[in-house]
Amino acid sequence: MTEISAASTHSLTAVLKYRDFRNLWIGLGLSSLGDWIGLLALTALANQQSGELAAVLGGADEYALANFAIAGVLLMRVLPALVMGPIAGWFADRLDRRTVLIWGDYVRAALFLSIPLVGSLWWVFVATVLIEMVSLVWGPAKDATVPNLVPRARLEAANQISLATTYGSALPAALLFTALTLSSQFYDYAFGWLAPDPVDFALLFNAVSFFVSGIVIARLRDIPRGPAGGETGESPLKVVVDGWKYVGGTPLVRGLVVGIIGAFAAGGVVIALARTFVADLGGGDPAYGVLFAAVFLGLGLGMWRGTRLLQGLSRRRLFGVALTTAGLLLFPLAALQSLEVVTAVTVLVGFAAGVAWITGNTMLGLEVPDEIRGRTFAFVGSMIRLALSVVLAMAPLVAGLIGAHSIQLPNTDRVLVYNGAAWTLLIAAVLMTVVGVISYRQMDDRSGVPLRTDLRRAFGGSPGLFSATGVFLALEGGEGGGKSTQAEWLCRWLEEEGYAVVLTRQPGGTEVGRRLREIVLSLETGDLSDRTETLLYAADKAEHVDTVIAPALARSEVVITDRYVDSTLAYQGAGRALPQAEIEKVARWATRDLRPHLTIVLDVDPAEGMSRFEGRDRIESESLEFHERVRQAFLHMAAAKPEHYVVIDARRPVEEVSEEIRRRVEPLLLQATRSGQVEASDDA
Ligand SMILES: Nc1ncnc2c1ncn2[C@@H]1O[C@H](COP(=O)(O)OP(=O)(O)O)[C@@H](O)[C@H]1O
Ligand SMILES: Cc1cn([C@H]2C[C@H](O)[C@@H](COP(=O)(O)OP(=O)(O)O)O2)c(=O)[nH]c1=O
Repeated sequence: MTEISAASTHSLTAVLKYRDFRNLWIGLGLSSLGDWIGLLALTALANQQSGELAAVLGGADEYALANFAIAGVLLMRVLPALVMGPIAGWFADRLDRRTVLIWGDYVRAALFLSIPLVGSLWWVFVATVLIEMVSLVWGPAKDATVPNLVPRARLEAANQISLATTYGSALPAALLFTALTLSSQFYDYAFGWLAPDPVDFALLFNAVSFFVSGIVIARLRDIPRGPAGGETGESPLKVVVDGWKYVGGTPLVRGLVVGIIGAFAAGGVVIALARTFVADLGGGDPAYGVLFAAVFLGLGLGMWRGTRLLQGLSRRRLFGVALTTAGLLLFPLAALQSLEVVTAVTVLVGFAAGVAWITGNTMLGLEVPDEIRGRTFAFVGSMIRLALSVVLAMAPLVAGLIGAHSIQLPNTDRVLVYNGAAWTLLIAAVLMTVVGVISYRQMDDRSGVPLRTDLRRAFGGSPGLFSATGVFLALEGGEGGGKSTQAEWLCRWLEEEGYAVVLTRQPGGTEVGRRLREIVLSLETGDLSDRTETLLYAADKAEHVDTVIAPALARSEVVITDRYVDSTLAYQGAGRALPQAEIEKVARWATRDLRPHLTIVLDVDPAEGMSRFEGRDRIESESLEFHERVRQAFLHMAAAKPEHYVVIDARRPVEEVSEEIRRRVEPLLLQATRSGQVEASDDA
């Protein structure tokens, strides 16, 4: 689940070829979109109409009322799933599935439409519960219908795409909400007579999306008649209690579950507080939509790319680091008083939470035995829902109880406003960071290795090993740049200077290497799989380093190799377009990450280089574009680490090139012994 591979992307698009499933999916997309916009609009509306609560909560100030009203809506939203599962199940068992799917959408459309018409906070609460109840019946009916619309083999892809659509629609929904609230402000400004309330506008849009979804689904032919029945009855509370019995036994799984829930809680806290928080920072409904979008953008990016970014880190460490990062990021979120900065930090919080979720989920999948995996995931799902419910409803409640506070800065007239939302975020920051650190400690599988080392490797790649004795030089570049020529000139010069020199090359610097060279370069070999080619070159390198290069460096000699690891990065990586990171791993492993002190890149235009000799081996027969990619790769690598590279224009006369090489090599020779010289120390 870490990443959607090419194969499963294919199966995802393939499943959409089934017309009926596609229509159901469009319906699902529309109603999910409506659902998310509904969440935003209803909380925004609660914020607007919170004054009505004053009748029951006389003493509370405006700020507290706004938070309580939002907490109320969120509570009404999550409560039905927790306590009314059986009632929803009862309906699902009796109502015709087709009727549920179609009328479920129409009824929700009508309920959303009724909210602005009634115009009371109390009706917002009631309608929210009703809408949620309908959704509780609608969802399982949809799930039960999918198997009738796609073949069995496509079921998993269909379920995946449904899940992705349900959550993935949060981001477009938030952006739409922002656009709707902004544009209605614009209407207001441009044509005062029309002046719809921005939130009403969003609710209207939302009602329409449910209505259209109903129409789309009504056009489906293959929805079977009869009730969906089945899995609706089980209450999440029961799943949670039962689940803990077997999950609680394993410390790793326990840590994972707590952590995954923590990740969701971090995102949930931001969402629950967003409306009053943006108001504290001077923003309105559009800013609310943007902040909401920021959470989901971050989550999505984190799930999609996060684990790639930190490939070198152990999963367990990555999980702990991501959680702690999410927690730490909540501190600046609480403290900083700029809407723009807060939005940017929110994306990062979402990102960290997304990484934690995806790594946690992957580990659960790997570490939980087959027999109980299904139940474990159901348990985790229910736990997440439960925790989210608690966080969503509690966070604004706490914020309301803390109330509004401002700090007058001494000797200035600046006032810092830190209201309940900011303080609640601060509390969440402390809790999350603690959860993160504990989970990191508990699950660390590399104790003894400082995190710093791991992080450096993950971010910048390993710095590599440089021999403390001898001098290791590599000549690199495209074909016909003069590598062999220059290697010989350099070798002769060094020997004249009295150094012991080993002149060697890749591929083919050893007996095994010569045979491998024959395979990879002979035209008789014909097509080789790119991976095979890479491994053959890697095998040549491993043998070469172990039997030729490392021993010579240990004897403090100068080693000149005609091509080395950079060639595989350039030819197999950029030329063949295999993933660079993977090639690098293979080549670094093969060479024990031993790196040249200096790499001399003889840079030449591929066409010119090729014109210098006749006859083409397997690699040389590749296209000019291939060789151009190779050339750029060498230049790129050299630019990234100038201290270990020199790039020389290979069009210059042989003597000039050779002269420049000598100038660069000379200062490095201190590490090499000259004949007649006594080694500085033999332990070196
Ligand atoms: N600086 C140079 N200018 C012109 N021709 C060169 C130069 N260096 C080498 N050559 C010629 O180019 C051809 C390829 O050189 P070689 O050293 O085998 O390159 P490589 O090992 O990079 O493929 C040889 O015929 C060589 O004499
Ligand atoms: C070392 C190495 C070479 N190669 C390619 C580059 C060259 O085309 C070929 C060997 O090149 P080279 O030694 O330059 O052969 P020549 O004697 O013809 O100049 O192998 C790779 O693709 N990957 C590698 O890791």
